[in-house]
Amino acid sequence: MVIYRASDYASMSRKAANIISAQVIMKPDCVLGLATGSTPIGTYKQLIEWYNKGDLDFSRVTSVNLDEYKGLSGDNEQSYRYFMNHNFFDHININKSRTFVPDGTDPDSEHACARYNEIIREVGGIDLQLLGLGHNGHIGFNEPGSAFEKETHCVDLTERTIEANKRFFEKEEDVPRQAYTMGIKTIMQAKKILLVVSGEDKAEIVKTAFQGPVTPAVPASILQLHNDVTIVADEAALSKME
Ligand SMILES: N[C@@H]1[C@@H](O)[C@H](O)[C@@H](COP(=O)(O)O)O[C@@H]1O
Repeated sequence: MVIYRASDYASMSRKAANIISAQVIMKPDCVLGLATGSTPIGTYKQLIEWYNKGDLDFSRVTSVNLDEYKGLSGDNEQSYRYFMNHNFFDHININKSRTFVPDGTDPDSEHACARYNEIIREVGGIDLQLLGLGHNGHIGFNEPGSAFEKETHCVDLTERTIEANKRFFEKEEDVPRQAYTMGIKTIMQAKKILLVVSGEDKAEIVKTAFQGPVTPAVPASILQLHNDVTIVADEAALSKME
């Protein structure tokens, strides 16, 4: 596990964007596993800037996103499909039909998740998976207690996650209670993992996840066992690491 200490959010974003750019340059037809949340927004902005300068070409890239709220369609502004279009895909030359997000509109959880697993297999697996980190150690929407061996599945969101994500919704009742997420097994099968984390409010979980024991109680702790993980964090997020 490589931990890169960035001075602040902007520098964290640039470093993460550099790693993603390197992947796209080295393998133009790569499969990027992408993430939502506020942390990667700066990374996407930086990539868009370099794309606009002519330094990057996404035309042969495929993407698979980590998760989606169950019940939200892509035109719902709170959906993760909308987030990805708005924050990234609409601004680069990626072929939208090669960008995948679990289908939140499919009410049949088993079907939606099986289909998503099939898609990940069909595209040949993930070359580089970008991750954020939830305050309780969740990655994607794999909440504490998630079995490590799961592929894409439907989860009940914890109160803490609902609370953290309600800022994006008009009222708390609007936050969906369930989501489809890639499982830990799917994430661990990615060839490379890049986790971005910023802010003092994440310092405690960064320490627990990456210096504590590997346990399903802290889903991100499993990343200690992956052989190619880079954590790009700002000083504030690393402030409790020993
Ligand atoms: N499903 C997403 C996660 O993938 C993300 O990592 C987490 C942290 O988000 P933020 O970066 O906004 O703190 O939020 C959501 O729950």
